[in-house]
Amino acid sequence: MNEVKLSIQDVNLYYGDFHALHGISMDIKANEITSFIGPSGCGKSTLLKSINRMNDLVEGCKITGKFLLDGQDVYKDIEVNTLRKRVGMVFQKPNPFPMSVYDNIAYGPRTHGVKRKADLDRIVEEALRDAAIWDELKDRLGKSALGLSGGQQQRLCIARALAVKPEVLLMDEPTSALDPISTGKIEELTLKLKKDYTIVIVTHNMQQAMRISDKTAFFLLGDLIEYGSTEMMFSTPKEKKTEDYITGRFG
Ligand SMILES: Nc1ncnc2c1ncn2[C@@H]1O[C@H](COP(=O)(O)OP(=O)(O)OP(=O)(O)O)[C@@H](O)[C@H]1O
Repeated sequence: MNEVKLSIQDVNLYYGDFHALHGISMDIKANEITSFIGPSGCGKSTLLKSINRMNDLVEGCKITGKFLLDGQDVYKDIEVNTLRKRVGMVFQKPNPFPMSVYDNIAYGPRTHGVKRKADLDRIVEEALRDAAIWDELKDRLGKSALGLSGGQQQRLCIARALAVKPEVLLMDEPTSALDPISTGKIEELTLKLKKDYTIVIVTHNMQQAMRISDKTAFFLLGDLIEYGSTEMMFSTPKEKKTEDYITGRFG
C-alpha cells in the first residue's frame, strides 16, 4: 500500500459568490496516477490548480479546508515557490518559453540557484531523458523550442517540469491538443513516471483515464460524486450519476 502524498480535506472554493467546489475530500497516494474526470465546468481544473496555489492571484477566489502535502498545509506551512518546486504543472496547451530547448529546461534549476554549466548540462540531459525526448532533441539543444512539433513541445514542457525534481506532477488535459501518436507517447511516459512521481491528471478522455490511472475521481457541478480504483469505477460504479456519465448518457 502506497502512503498518502496529498490529502484534500473538506475543500470549498468560491469565485466571488459562485461556489465552485463543495466540500471535497480525498487522499491521493504516492506513486499512483489519479485522474479527475467529469463534464465541462464541474471543477476539475479548479481543484487541480488549487493544489499548487495557481488560484492565489485570481481575484475573489476564496478557499476553505486543507490541502496537505506530506502532512504540511500547502497554504500555511509551505512557501509558494517551494510548493511550486515540489508540485510541478503541465498545461493543456504546450507552452514552451520562447528560448532554446536547453534554456527551457535550465530555466527552473537556474532560478533555484544552479549555476555551474556542468551541473546544468547534466540536469538538462536527465530531464530530457526522463521525458523520453532526449534522442529526438539532443542535436537541437540550441534551437528554439518554438520550432518543435506540438507533441515534442508538450514532452519538453514535461521535461521542464521534471528538471526541478518535483514530487507531484499535475497535468491539466495534457494531450487534448495532440494527435493520437503524440498522445500515446505522453501516456506511455506518464506510466513510466509514476515510479518516481505522484501524478494527478485532468482528462476529458475516459479511455485515457482507464488506460493510465490507478484511481479516478468523478466530479459533477462542484461535487465529488465518486472516487476509487479506476477498474472498479469503470466496471461497477457505485453511483448512478457515475454510471450515466461513463456510459455516455450525458456530458
Ligand atoms: N477565474 C474564474 N472566475 C470565475 N469563475 C471561474 C473561474 N475559473 C473557473 N470558474 C468557474 O468555475 C467552474 C469550474 O471551472 P473549471 O475550469 O474548474 O471546470 P472544469 O471541470 O475543469 O472544466 P473544463 O473541463 O471545461 O476545463 C465553472 O463554472 C467555471 O466557469
